[in-house]
Amino acid sequence: MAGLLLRDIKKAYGTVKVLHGIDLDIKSGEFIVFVGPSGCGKSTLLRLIAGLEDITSGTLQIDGKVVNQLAPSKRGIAMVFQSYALYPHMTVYDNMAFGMKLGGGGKEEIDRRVREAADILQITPYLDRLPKQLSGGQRQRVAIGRAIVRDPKVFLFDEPLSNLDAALRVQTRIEINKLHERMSGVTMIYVTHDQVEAMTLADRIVVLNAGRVEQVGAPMELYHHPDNLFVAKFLGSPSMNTIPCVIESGGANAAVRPNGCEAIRVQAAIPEGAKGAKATFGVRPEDLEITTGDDAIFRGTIDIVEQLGEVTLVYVDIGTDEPIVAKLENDIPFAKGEQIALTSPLKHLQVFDEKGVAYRRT
Ligand SMILES: Nc1ncnc2c1ncn2[C@@H]1O[C@H](COP(=O)(O)OP(=O)(O)OP(=O)(O)O)[C@@H](O)[C@H]1O
Repeated sequence: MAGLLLRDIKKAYGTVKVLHGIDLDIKSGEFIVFVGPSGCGKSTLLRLIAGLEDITSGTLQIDGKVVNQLAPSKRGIAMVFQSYALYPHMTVYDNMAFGMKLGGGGKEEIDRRVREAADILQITPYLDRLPKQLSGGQRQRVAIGRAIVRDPKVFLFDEPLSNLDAALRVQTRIEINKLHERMSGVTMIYVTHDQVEAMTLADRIVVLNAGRVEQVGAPMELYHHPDNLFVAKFLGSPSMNTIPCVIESGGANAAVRPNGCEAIRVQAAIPEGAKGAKATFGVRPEDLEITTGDDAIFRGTIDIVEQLGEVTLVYVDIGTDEPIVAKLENDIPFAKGEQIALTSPLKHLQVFDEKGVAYRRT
């Protein structure tokens, strides 16, 4: 069992600054997921925790001890990579036993642990095979098994599912979820750029952007209450519709006027003094619905209709640069070129100030 404490962690490669001061408190047994766009520093942060890279400045504590200078093998950490990193000439059994053998574990103890991990991951039938005789999904399970055998306090995963096909990704994701339940008390830190993995696995998500933390929180909290425009746009697919707007009024009767639209009442804590200020109005595609009444917030022409099976995406040209996307039920009585009006319950409407900071909803 181990918690982690990161204080003002910075990382530079020569003159290139990659992490600009990361503060995080990770509780023992938590499942933390780092997400963010390509190049934001997710893998670098994971590698600093593992000890595979030196920390330029700041403090990293594991289990209450500063480990900045501690060798990776002494940190009680096991890491699972996207590339599996199995030894090709060793059997599955030997791949899993290797780390413990190096550490001088007894033969019986090693055998017990390898078989236990193989059982958890359902790879017992493959113990005598070589990695090349396994599918990608089975290889990744061996890589996870090898980490389990080491009995780590902290598990690090660097995009472990990205080499797998869609179906296997879902299956292995569910297995990792179960693994976390079974290994209660083991802290897991997981890097991905897949939102579904982040939303489904994480106790808390850390959203990174250009070497900084944008927000940390439970998946649904980040989804429904993003602190800023970056987090709002990053989580959700299709992305939140965002339109430049002007603040019509603040206080109890807060309202905004998105470009090209009529004024819309919002439940946001906009101060009275913000009247006239530029802002951004946001609403998620799934929070929009068709209306025939006078409560429309958007009116426009249907540009594209995409039927995805369980839902239909409708792209509506309302005269702004980007069309508005609505995620609607199937069998909508509209086709390309037709006029449509969309509304949304007040509670789903979001407003962000000029700097992209969210106004808290009232
Ligand atoms: N050894 C290195 N030397 C110089 N720059 C590096 C090195 N390793 C990483 N970087 C830079 O640091 C930044 C962060 O890289 P990192 O791999 O942590 O990003 P990431 O968020 O994991 O991206 P991705 O999702 O594409 O894997 C990138 O701009 C990258 O080019």
